[in-house]
Amino acid sequence: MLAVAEQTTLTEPSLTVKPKREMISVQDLSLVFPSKDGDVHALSNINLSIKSGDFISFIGPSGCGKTTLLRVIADLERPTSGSLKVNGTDAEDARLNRLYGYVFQAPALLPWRNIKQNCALPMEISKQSDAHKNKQIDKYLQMVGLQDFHNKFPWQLSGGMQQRASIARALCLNPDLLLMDEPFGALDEITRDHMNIELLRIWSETQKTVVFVTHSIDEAVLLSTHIVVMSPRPGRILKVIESPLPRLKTLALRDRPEFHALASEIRSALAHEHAID
Ligand SMILES: Nc1ncnc2c1ncn2[C@@H]1O[C@H](COP(=O)(O)OP(=O)(O)OP(=O)(O)O)[C@@H](O)[C@H]1O
Repeated sequence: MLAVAEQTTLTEPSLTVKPKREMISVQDLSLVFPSKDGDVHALSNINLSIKSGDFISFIGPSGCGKTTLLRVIADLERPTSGSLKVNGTDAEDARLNRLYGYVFQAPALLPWRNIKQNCALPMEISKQSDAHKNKQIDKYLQMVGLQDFHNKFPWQLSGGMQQRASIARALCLNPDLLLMDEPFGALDEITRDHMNIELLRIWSETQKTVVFVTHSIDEAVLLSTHIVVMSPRPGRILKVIESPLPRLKTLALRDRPEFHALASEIRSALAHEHAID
């Protein structure tokens, strides 16, 4: 019986995955922040290709440029040199066309708006009809399991529920791309486990592309199809590891040797860099 249970954990469920296209293409990209103490080389010679439908994690020590790279993709920072395409257009067009949703480390919900009104905000800015707004909010609050909390205010919800609301808000414009900057970093371990599984479910239901920043090797292994290992001084990509694990994973997978082997590969890539630092 055990063998069967183990086998099901590692067998890919019958998902219909859309044909892939290049969602993000980064070429020879560098970013230098000028500062009074000297230039900060936040990103150096980054080359990266992310395909649609993939789940990519950026992992690396503090200061290696994970957030900066995510912000460059979102057109919240401009590179000093190099090029970047998001869904075939430049990052500014992608931002103006609301191609992505951005989830911050803190939920960043407006305290004077209830959950439904918070989710409505991006659609109000893009002047969508009330009927469309209501449809989207109902759909995505249901998806994140907050349908019964739409009239609550952020302070009436737990940290995990607030973060789920911020994910629903990001999904409401139905972007092809979800950019997530350590969204579960502030949550306790049990809530984080739950949120990881919920995110995998939402990702597989919506077939969006997710780019996810994390400090946690286990979180990167549990979620990702590809793990981008980064190093600081200057921030660069050390290795891109394609996960051999199934796309839809379970928490039980963390006890499997395949999970440990992948975690160990990431750890070695990070440790190798420190050894030569
Ligand atoms: N606006 C800015 N001005 C100057 N330096 C900056 C700015 N933003 C980031 N940096 C610097 O760029 C480098 C990369 O920062 P970044 O926040 O991208 O790293 P990170 O890997 O996301 O770190 P953490 O894991 O701690 O969040 C750091 O040395 C940081 O101090």
